[in-house]
Amino acid sequence: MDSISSSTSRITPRFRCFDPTNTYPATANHRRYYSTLPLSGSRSPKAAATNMGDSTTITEPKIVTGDCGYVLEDVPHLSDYIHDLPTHTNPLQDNPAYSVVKQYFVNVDDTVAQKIVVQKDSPRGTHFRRAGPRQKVYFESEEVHACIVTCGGLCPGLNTVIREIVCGLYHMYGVTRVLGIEGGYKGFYARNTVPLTPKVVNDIHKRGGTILGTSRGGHDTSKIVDSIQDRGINQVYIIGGDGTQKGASVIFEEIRRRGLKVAVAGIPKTIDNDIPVIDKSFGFDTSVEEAQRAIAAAHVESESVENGIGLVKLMGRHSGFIAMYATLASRDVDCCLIPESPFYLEGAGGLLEYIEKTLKENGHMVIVVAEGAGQEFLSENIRTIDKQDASGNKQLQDIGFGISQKIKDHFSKQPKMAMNLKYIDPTYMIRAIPSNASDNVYCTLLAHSAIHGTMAGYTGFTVGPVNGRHAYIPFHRIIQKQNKVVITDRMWARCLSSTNQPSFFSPQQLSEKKSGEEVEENHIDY
Ligand SMILES: Nc1ncnc2c1ncn2[C@@H]1O[C@H](COP(=O)(O)OP(=O)(O)OP(=O)(O)O)[C@@H](O)[C@H]1O
Ligand SMILES: O=P(O)(O)OC[C@H]1O[C@](O)(CO)[C@@H](O)[C@@H]1O
Ligand SMILES: [Mg+2]
Repeated sequence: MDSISSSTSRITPRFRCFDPTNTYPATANHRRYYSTLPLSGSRSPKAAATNMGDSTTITEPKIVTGDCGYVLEDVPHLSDYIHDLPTHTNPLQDNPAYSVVKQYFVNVDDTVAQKIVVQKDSPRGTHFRRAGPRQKVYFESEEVHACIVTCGGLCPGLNTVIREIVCGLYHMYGVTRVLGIEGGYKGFYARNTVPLTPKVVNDIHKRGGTILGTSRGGHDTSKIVDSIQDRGINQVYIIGGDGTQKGASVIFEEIRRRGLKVAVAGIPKTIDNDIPVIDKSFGFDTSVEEAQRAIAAAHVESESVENGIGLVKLMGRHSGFIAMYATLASRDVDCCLIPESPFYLEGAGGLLEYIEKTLKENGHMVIVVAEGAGQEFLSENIRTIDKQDASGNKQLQDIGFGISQKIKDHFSKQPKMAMNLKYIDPTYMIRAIPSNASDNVYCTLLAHSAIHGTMAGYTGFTVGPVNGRHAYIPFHRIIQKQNKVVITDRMWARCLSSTNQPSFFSPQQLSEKKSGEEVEENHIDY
């Protein structure tokens, strides 16, 4: 016990992080880095914007280090590039709903640890600035002119986030001017805008989709920032997936380059759960829940006939989270195929052999396949090879249909074993629905955290929960890689154990996989 408490006292924080809303000076005990690469070209706002390609400035990561291996990956602040910005008292302190909260404003030094499973002597590791309201704000209520845009594919909860941004700005900060940008990024320069008030958005969380519409492609940074500037918008809320956050990052860079007092906040959206750092994305739980209905139907169908196979295709381009969680939740699934775990069809240990064995033992089976799995088996279909959507995402072939054909072909060669396959493709049904109760609450927290961040002058961040605590994460961390199922983790092992399927790896491949798998430094195996 003694040794533990003495080592605990060694890691007691003695640092004080830089926070523009912090009145305490930084101690010599920590360092603050923040710089930008040299600007080229004109600083004159519009003129420079037309020359984006030559003069894009990339903001360098803002890293603060402290004792015992503590690292804060901080987010940009408007005061980093606009000096002498006035601050104001946060109106929340006079708000009857919030003033009763004992400690409503977050401590300016609060940060959220990315790694929460630690050993006695391990370094404290990466942290992110904790989300939440600050005592001082950098916008007066009547000064704020906010806009909201939704981009990429649909996801349950989009309308809830829109609603909560509008209502949160209005009720917490007295902001009355909020514009909806219609039809995704291109809507900034090619579509109409719609004024959003608490009355307009009151019931929208009960509907699937996005009342603003969405799109892929059409990200023209200069035109978008021109539109933001021309309309006098000073807070931009951007809801979308990995592509959208990349777009938000370049919008932030261009805004900073033009020296505009405009805060940019990203709200991560993806049913694929492929955004890194955050615990999970909103709408994911709702989609997994909806997927249960398809799996249950596949189970009923397969059970009712001789050698029945129910095959369900679920979304997940590069990440098999929906398929894995839907499988784990259902317990009716005999095989789950995801893009991260290669499989093979023919021969010993292959999928077809496993299907035969399962049918002989149980008389029926359910297979769940993520849309990005097994694409290599379908590559002979040249019609869709290298086709991309408007955002540049590779268009995938229908693995559900393709694998159905392979299974049917296989059993057609075995007249003694009649097989009955039903293919269910609920793809769009699992994302075009309203969010469930817990996703609704999650969306509210995301929206409020984003609002508190922009009001406090932070910019260039994506908001999201890290180990259950909402935090502001710099764009570069969100867009540098995709979140994928780690197949050497316990969760995938749980999935394999629940289905009883083969891992499709030889012992040698498995050991190579274990030693070679690139896992994020702070990755936690659940
Ligand atoms: N590298 C990038 N730079 C600027 N804009 C981008 C970039 N990648 C994508 N975008 C823009 O972001 C928007 C959404 O991208 P995309 O269609 O890939 O969806 P997403 O946000 O990844 O969501 P999801 O894949 O979950 O449906 C599009 O308008 C696209 O033009
Ligand atoms: O058909 P769309 O609208 O381009 O979207 C399909 C893609 O969108 C996603 O749902 C992500 O939003 C992927 O799982 C899927 O591949
Ligand atoms: Mg994407």
